[in-house]
Amino acid sequence: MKTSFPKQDIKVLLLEGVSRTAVETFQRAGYTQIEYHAKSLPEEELKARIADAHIVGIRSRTHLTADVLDHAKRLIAVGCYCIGTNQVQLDAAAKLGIPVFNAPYSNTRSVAELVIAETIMLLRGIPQKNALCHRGGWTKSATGSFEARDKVLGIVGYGHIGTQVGVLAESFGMRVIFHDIETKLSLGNARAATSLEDLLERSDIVTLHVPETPATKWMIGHNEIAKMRKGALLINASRGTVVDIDALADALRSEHIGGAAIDVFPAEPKGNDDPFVSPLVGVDNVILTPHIGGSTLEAQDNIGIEVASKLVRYSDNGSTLSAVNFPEVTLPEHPHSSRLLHIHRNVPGVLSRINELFSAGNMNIDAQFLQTNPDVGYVVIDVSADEQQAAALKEKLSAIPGTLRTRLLY
Ligand SMILES: NC(=O)C1=CN([C@@H]2O[C@H](COP(=O)(O)OP(=O)(O)OC[C@H]3O[C@@H](n4cnc5c(N)ncnc54)[C@H](O)[C@@H]3O)[C@@H](O)[C@H]2O)C=CC1
Ligand SMILES: O=C(O)CCC(=O)C(=O)O
Repeated sequence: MKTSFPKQDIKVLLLEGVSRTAVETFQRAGYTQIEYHAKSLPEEELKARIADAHIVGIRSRTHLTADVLDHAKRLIAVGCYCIGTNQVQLDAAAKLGIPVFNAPYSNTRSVAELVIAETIMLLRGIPQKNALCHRGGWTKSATGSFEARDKVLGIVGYGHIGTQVGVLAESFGMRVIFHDIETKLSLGNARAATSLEDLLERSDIVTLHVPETPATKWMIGHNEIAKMRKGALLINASRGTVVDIDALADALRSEHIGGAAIDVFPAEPKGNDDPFVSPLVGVDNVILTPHIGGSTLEAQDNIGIEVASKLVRYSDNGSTLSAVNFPEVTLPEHPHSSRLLHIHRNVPGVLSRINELFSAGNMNIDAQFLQTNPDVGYVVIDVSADEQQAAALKEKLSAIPGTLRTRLLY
């Protein structure tokens, strides 16, 4: 479709080695200016590169703070090529009229499979046996080795990943309990624990699948670990801030915790060449992985397509379906109209000013779509107007008090 701002002039900045399927998706849609970086960028370089980007794609390492976003004067949308969006200051983006998209499902199976593998490895004491073999030792013994069958797996956060972990665990005979702040439908024979404390007290293995929120920050600390059974195992592939890592290190040293698998850390290296520092380094009964729970080729390829498609759709058509910080609008095409987007602070009077503008100009509105959230209003107006009229309307829309951003799509 012909757009009023040529697609060839839209600059797409892709960071952190997102899958090449993202690049292909943009190219197929007619976007040619794609700057691709295999790593995240240091903050000053990020600010410089983002200054003239219209679309930016990141993974979990790039922090788009209010300060960074302030440098992104042309930015129309952000794509997180992952599930977590805590690395973006979502409210700041919304206040600038920038929707943020993510991929809420594509890597969930990969995380669930890793957690299941780690469950078995930890139950068999493989990390410490493996470490000893590498040092020329030999511990052929059943002591401290257990089958997964009949063990209690406690899942904290019974969402997309937690439920899949539960279903897979039950398939080889584990008993599954879960804790969530929402009421959740139990899959299979899984049962809700009465509280987090109840789950910690009853589980042989605890696995964490919550998002990073103020409520999950340091959710598992000294007190919670003390409630876990002696020798219980802990898996964290959610966010590094969910577990107090020093408390975990203490519990591993005292052997209150029998082993752990940790994929996410309170501070993670910016890139593969940076050093990894953690109190868990060198602790044999801990599986340490570099935040790769969702890093399989299948997941990354699917994420590349999913997020790039959402960004293309927003850029070409204005649809914000599944944006995480923005009113969601799904839009049909009206190729014979001109399409104007108006993003504004959600304050009284803006919509009536918009409508006055169209009625004063005697313009025929073919369709109008409005969606709001407490902070932001998003109106899409399809109008029978020629190019000049549409450009003039855009100028007038921009002058309405409370306007955050306007775009003329076509
Ligand atoms: N290690 C990795 O590579 C990856 C890590 N993740 C992390 O895993 C997290 C979970 O992913 P999904 O299952 O897809 O998310 P989800 O949103 O489907 O599920 C999260 C669940 O946690 C629950 N929850 C939220 N706050 C809670 C609290 N305070 N206590 C108990 N439950 C709470 C929610 O109600 C929801 O059911 C993501 O937010 C992300 O941070 C996701 C993908 C890859
Ligand atoms: O693959 C990544 O960069 C991050 C994966 C992750 O943690 C997520 O999807 O939330």
